[in-house]
Amino acid sequence: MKSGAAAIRAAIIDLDGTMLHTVPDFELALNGMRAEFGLAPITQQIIEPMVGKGSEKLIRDVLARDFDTDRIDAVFNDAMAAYQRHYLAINGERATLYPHVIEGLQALKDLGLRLACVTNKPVAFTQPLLAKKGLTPYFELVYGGDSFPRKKPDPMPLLQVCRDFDVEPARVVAIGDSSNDAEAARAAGCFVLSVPYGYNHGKPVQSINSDGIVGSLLEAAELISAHNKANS
Ligand SMILES: O=C(O)COP(=O)(O)O
Ligand SMILES: [Mg+2]
Repeated sequence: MKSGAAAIRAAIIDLDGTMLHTVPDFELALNGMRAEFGLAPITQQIIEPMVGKGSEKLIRDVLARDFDTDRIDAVFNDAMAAYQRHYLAINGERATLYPHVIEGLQALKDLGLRLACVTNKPVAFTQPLLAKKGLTPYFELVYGGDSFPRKKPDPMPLLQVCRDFDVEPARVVAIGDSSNDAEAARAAGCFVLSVPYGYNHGKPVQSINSDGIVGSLLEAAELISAHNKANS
């Protein structure tokens, strides 16, 4: 991150691919939905690059493997309802925390940062999942893909967090696994750090327009601490 810039006061943290490896949950829910339409199961490998752009795009992409656009339009509402039913039934059962997530969140809090979780996951999936994984107490704010009219890569949810926290975007860092998070952060005027272990739509993490790649949220906290010392 640049020196000569403002100290960081808040962090906006992504969920899928950043804090939790959720593809195993997506596998159960999506294949539950597919079975209702007589479609064969698809693998985690196929699903992984599809995650991160919200439920509507995910359902369309998953159905597009077998159906043309007209058929997708015709079944979309039923498919979405089936997917939501399956997802809520298994939410968090197979998802796992990535290494050093809890330690990283604690370290960010210990630096005095305010924390928000901004995900493209529907908020009705997000709240119980954060609770089940012990993440709820770390976040003052949680916004999902359906919290606002526009989701990441639009800056709208990030700008709302800045307003809620009354912190300038230049003093906020977004931490995520994908170009989606980085584009939203750039458009909002926030810093952006990227983790390399998540789901960047099948592209290498190095292709993300980021201020730095960090191996974990704990490493992100160490980098932010150094940045704040250099810019205090
Ligand atoms: O698209 C989703 O469902 C979630 O994606 P995100 O948590 O990486 O924003
Ligand atoms: Mg993500």
